[in-house]
Amino acid sequence: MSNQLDIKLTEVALRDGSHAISHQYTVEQVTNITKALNEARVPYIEVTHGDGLGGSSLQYGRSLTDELKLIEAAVSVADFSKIAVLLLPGIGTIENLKEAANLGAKMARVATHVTEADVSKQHIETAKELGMETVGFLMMSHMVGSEKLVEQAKLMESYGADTVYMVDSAGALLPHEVRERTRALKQELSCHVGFHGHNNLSVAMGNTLAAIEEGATRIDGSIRCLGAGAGNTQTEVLVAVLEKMGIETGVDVYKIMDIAEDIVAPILPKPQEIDRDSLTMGYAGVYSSFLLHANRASKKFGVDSRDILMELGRREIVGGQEDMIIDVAAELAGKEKTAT
Ligand SMILES: CC[C@H](O)CC(=O)C(=O)O
Ligand SMILES: [Mn+2]
Repeated sequence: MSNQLDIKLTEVALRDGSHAISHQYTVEQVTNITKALNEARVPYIEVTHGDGLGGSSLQYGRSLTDELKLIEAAVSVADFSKIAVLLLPGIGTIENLKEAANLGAKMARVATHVTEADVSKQHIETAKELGMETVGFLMMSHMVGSEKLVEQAKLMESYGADTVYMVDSAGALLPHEVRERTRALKQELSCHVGFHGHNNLSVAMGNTLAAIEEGATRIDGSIRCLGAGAGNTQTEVLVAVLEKMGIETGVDVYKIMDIAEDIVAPILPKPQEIDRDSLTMGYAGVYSSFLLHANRASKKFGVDSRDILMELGRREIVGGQEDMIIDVAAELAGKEKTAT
């Protein structure tokens, strides 16, 4: 494969990883990690509450630190890397987006459920007007086939998105499915195609390589797998693998390994691994960010978290319906009580 692929990586640990640490990032952590990623020449670093701008709430989990302070801190130490923010219309507002742009965020990633791209129009258009690079982020992409995915991606492209991502939020896609969907997106879109994976079924790396082989050039990773569920495609591993394949990312391999080992690993509450709950998420097709919510509900109601996750998957519960996790756990607990 040619090394002239123009692959650009986005590091998402300071946003997607926020789910894994219950949104407890401090200014010091964000400053240290961003500074180091900037030195390693990572092109984009996403910094926001796990559920995007405005996500700090009872429903999604309160941030320890105001995300605007985290964005400001990241911008202040990044003279190479561009700071990206995530926005889910309905959670974050146009006002939130303007605040982030004023602080120096250069990329807006507008995320919708895979069948609801139409709600991203106003936000993508505003981000363009603010002079930001724009990404349309189609979450839970495993829930539709290529045809629907292409239809929704085209909408985002028509609103002005510079890139449209296939987002495997549940880590449920398999390499042949990623390959087929990416091929369809590349055939039908003129903008860049991106891929964001989760490692719940241990295939995030395989999925990412399949996407790249089919022409995806905007790729997400989380350093030390610091992302929701079992984490994302592991950034430092991806950089090394791509270098072995002769594909340039511009990221310094030794530096990114050192950040993972010396700066990120020490802040993890526990090592990121595929345990039975994250595996169940990939197996059942459940949003990775539901992991800690489901763990808490399992403890509170005394129900196996796998039963909760399997039921959420059966009901096709999507982002924004976090309250259903409690509902389902309470219902299952009630059934168990009746049965005994
Ligand atoms: C809740 C937003 C979500 O974490 C975005 C994302 O990274 C995904 O869907 O994988
Ligand atoms: Mn994610």
